[in-house]
Formats: sequence, structure tokens, C-alpha cells
Amino acid sequence: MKIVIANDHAAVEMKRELVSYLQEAGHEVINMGTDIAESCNYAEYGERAARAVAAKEADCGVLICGTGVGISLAANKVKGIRAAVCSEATTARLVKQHNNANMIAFGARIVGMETAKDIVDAYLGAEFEGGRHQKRIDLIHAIEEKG
Ligand SMILES: O=C[C@H](O)[C@H](O)[C@H](O)COP(=O)(O)O
Repeated sequence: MKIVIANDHAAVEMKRELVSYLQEAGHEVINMGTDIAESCNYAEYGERAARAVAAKEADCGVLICGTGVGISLAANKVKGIRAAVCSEATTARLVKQHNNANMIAFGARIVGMETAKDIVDAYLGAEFEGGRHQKRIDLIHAIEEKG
């Protein structure tokens, strides 16, 4: 898969390790996060990665900040983006199966490296189930259209 990854200063090390992990698993990874520890603003990175997913330049996205919340809030402002914060693998699987999340987010200050890998594996290994879930996603995007 083609995966965009983005992060703020809180998640530089976790991002670096995940990029290698995903590449070793055979994925193409587009790094849109910061690579330095200097303080920065997660909204800029979340938006950039979300625009890449919305434009179908990547199949999905992984967002990491301190908690995963700020960067996901920013990404979710981009039309067509469903970014879900996950702190464990079960939620990561379900956000794909039920919500067809096109981005996942988690916090480098919340989850450890092994859990982060489990989250990513669960998400990438899941498939959207469609059916009743599609109708609910359509309703979410109808809200988006209302502005
Ligand atoms: O939701 C926001 C993220 O967790 C940020 O990574 C966090 O707020 C950054 O905090 P600080 O500027 O204190 O490193």
C-alpha cells in the first residue's frame, strides 16, 4: 500500500521507527512529518497528510502527535477525511471495518512502540465491511456538505 505518515515534534522517533517497519513490510511510505525535535504545530502536518489522502496520492494515512488528538482534529477538517484516534488494535481494526477510516492517529506519549505497530497492523489488515456501515458514513459526509 501507499501510506502517508505525518507527525509533530512529539513523535519524531516513533514515526522514524514506523517508517522502517512499514517499508520492511513492503509498503511505500510518504513521510510528511517533521524529522526534528524542534517544537512545531501538528495542524500543519495533519492537514498536509490529509490533503494527500483526500487527493488519492496515498491509500491511507498514519498520524502521530503527543496524543493523536490534535493532528486528527486537523486532518478531519479536510473534506473526505475520516481520521480515527486508536490507542489499541481492536479499535484500529474496527475503524476500518465499520467507519472506513482513511487515516488513523495515535499518541507517541500514550502508546508504546509495540502497541503502535499492533495498531498499524490491525488497521492495514482490516477491510471495510460496507452494508449498513456505508449508510452511516454517507450520513457523516452529508453533515460535511452542510458546512
Ligand atoms: O494534540 C496535540 C498533541 O498531543 C501535541 O503533540 C501536543 O499538544 C504538543 O505539546 P507540546 O507543545 O507541549 O510538546
